[in-house]
Amino acid sequence: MQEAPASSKAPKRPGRVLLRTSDLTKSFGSFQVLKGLNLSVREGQVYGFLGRNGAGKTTSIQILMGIQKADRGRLSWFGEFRQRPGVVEKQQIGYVSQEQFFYPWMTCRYLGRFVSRFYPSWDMTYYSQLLGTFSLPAKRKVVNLSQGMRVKLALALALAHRPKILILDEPTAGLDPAARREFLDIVSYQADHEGRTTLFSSHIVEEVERISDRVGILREGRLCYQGSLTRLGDLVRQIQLPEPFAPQAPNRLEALQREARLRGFEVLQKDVKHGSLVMRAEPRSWHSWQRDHQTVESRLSLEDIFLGLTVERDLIV
Ligand SMILES: Nc1ncnc2c1ncn2[C@@H]1O[C@H](COP(=O)(O)OP(=O)(O)OP(=O)(O)O)[C@@H](O)[C@H]1O
Repeated sequence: MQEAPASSKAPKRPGRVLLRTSDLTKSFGSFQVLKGLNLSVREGQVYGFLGRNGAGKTTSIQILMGIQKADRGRLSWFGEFRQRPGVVEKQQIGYVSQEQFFYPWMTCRYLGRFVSRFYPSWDMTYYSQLLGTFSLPAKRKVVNLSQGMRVKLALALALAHRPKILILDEPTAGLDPAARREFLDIVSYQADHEGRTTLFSSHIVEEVERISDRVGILREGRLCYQGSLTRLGDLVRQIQLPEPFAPQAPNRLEALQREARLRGFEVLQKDVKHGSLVMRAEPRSWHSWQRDHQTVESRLSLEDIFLGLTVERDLIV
């Protein structure tokens, strides 16, 4: 196992809440995707919205953007409760969807002029600068751009009106590792140097770890964790029976699992072969556990924590 996932980012002072959802629910037919989503993003934060494929990230973001309607629940943008963001709110949001639909015959520069009509705060000089920074040829037509260039173009279009918040829906899907890294560096630069609040969704743990201050992990229609990466590393740990395993090790593991549950630990994974349990509890519960047991305890990588938190619950007996 890799060492603990301390975020590489220095902690920031939290600002006011720009975006909040309360108990959002959404079903498609009999399938309930969101079962009470409570999410909050504060000014200046880079919020990584993590979930496995099909967890409901795009559905959530589309509700935030007013593209889909929630069945129940409340949504607040910039401190005001709304059913969906209105024109004024949308003018303060930069949104990059999972797929980009641009008029293929427009050049990058022309597209900027076209989109500028929707945003009173559009800054054409800044847009031209962004095209330069992202190495996008202003005179090239969209049809002749690579996938990576299109995503960067979408980001330039989302940034040129200097939005209060950027919403990115799996923006790096379909990018190669170099393009992905370049894109994340741009988002990170925007956050650090322009104070740009950002919510971005992903199922790639490594990229969330790279740039986020705060994460929300979506499981079974709800956030099973929301907070800093450092705190997450404190909550979820692995315990291991001391080696060599005695023949009664499986029984001992069973007993530990039962006791952990009684003490309020959430058992996330059990590995009988290696004599280990992955569990979640508050730090004070971990302290008392350490006091009372001889088990070897280790921190996990964010990827292992993510897998532990999002695994199907009924796989653990
Ligand atoms: N319009 C729709 N009609 C029916 N089911 C839908 C619709 N949109 C989404 N779903 C279902 O809702 C679930 C969540 O989809 P969503 O696209 O929000 O997940 P996601 O977390 O963004 O997934 P991915 O990481 O694969 O993009 C999926 O099971 C999907 O099939």
